[in-house]
Amino acid sequence: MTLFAAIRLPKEVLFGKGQRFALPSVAKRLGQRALICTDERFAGTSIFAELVAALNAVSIETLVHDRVLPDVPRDTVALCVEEARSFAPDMVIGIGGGSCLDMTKCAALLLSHGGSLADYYGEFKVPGPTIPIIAVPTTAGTGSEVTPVAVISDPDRTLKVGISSPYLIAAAAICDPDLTMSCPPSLTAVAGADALTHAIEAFTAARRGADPLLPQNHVFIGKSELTDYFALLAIKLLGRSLETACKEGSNEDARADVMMGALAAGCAFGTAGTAAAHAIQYPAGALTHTAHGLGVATMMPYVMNYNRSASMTEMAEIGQALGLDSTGRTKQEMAEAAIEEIRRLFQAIGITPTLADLGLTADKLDWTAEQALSIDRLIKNNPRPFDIDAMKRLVRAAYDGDLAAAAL
Ligand SMILES: NC(=O)c1ccc[n+]([C@@H]2O[C@H](COP(=O)([O-])OP(=O)(O)OC[C@H]3O[C@@H](n4cnc5c(N)ncnc54)[C@H](O)[C@@H]3O)[C@@H](O)[C@H]2O)c1
Ligand SMILES: [Fe+2]
Repeated sequence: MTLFAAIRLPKEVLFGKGQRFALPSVAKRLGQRALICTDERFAGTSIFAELVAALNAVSIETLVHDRVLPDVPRDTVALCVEEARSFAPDMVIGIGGGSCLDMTKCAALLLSHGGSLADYYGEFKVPGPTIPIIAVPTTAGTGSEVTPVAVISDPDRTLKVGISSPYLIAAAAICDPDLTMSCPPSLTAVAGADALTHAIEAFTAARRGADPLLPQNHVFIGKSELTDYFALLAIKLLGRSLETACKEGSNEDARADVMMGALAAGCAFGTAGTAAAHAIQYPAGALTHTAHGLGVATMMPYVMNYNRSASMTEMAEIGQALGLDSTGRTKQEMAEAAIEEIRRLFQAIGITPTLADLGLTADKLDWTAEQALSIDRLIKNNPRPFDIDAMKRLVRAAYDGDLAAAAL
């Protein structure tokens, strides 16, 4: 069998305690005028003031946009770009959670190619390179620092929208776990569970190699040995340390594991993609106004049980990566144990166990299923196919909290 693989990553990924101090030297190689996108919370910290001063000290001029909002409302991007145009930045630095990093990608896109964001919704619509992006995450979750994706909310659309293009991959990612020490337990849990969901969905993804699902423009997307490596690394690190990071926020080793786990998960799903848990979160999140990470994590055990028959080998490997003992266990038993462990872990860190607890109402279950099924790129990447009845059964099972029914 011919081996096909691809992975797209930033040119430079720096990871470790204190690595934020490398920002000036990284930026110096990329340009001289930096637009910095962050939010009010981080802009008010002494860490931020120090970083801006350090950039200025190496003669990088800066313009700070400090009004990034969660989930990046569309019009806030236009405002940021309007303000920045006369400054003529030659790079954009994002410092903050996934929302700040996604704002940074969108600003770089519009500053480089003009138009409005809607011109680029979907996959592979960005026509060429943007001014360089430097991504400095302060949450450990989205993986946006290494992915080709930006997610925004558009008031004209019910569901959030994504822009995905290899041109949106940051030139450099700087991951300093110290920046996550201030995350409260709930944010640590929700972001970390999003990361674990990225890793699991990337590892069990349906698209692989020379697959008929490959888009016609020959950009390889899909799971491969390369993305599997990062996915399993992420599952191992998050499995062993996410609970500790949530319960002991000052534990530096756990914070580092979780941030490395989120980074590795981003390296995996940036090329392998995600699947049904993400597809169902889009409508469920739009209806319940709940955080992305919370919705995907609520769905994950049910989606795993639905997929178990199609991905038995992968689920058993996930069990091993989670550190479960495989002695005397069949592959099926290991796969079941992996699902149970994800359910236990998510419950232990306070993830809502059912769609009902997330706030979804029974009259919206069919609509949720229909919308989820319409997100083609995610549904086609799910290892077990769906028709509308199967999707409705899965959504119903997750609403009722009936894990066994999800497998039917
Ligand atoms: N681009 C991608 O590949 C990708 C992947 C998954 C999710 N997303 C998107 O990312 C967004 C979610 O990002 P997120 O989970 O990082 O949260 P976020 O960026 O939306 O931030 C949530 C809140 O956490 C606060 N916060 C951030 N860092 C903090 C810290 N160190 N200490 C205390 N508070 C802090 C922020 O100020 C904000 O109030 C969503 O819009 C989601 O759709 C993008
Ligand atoms: Fe996600």
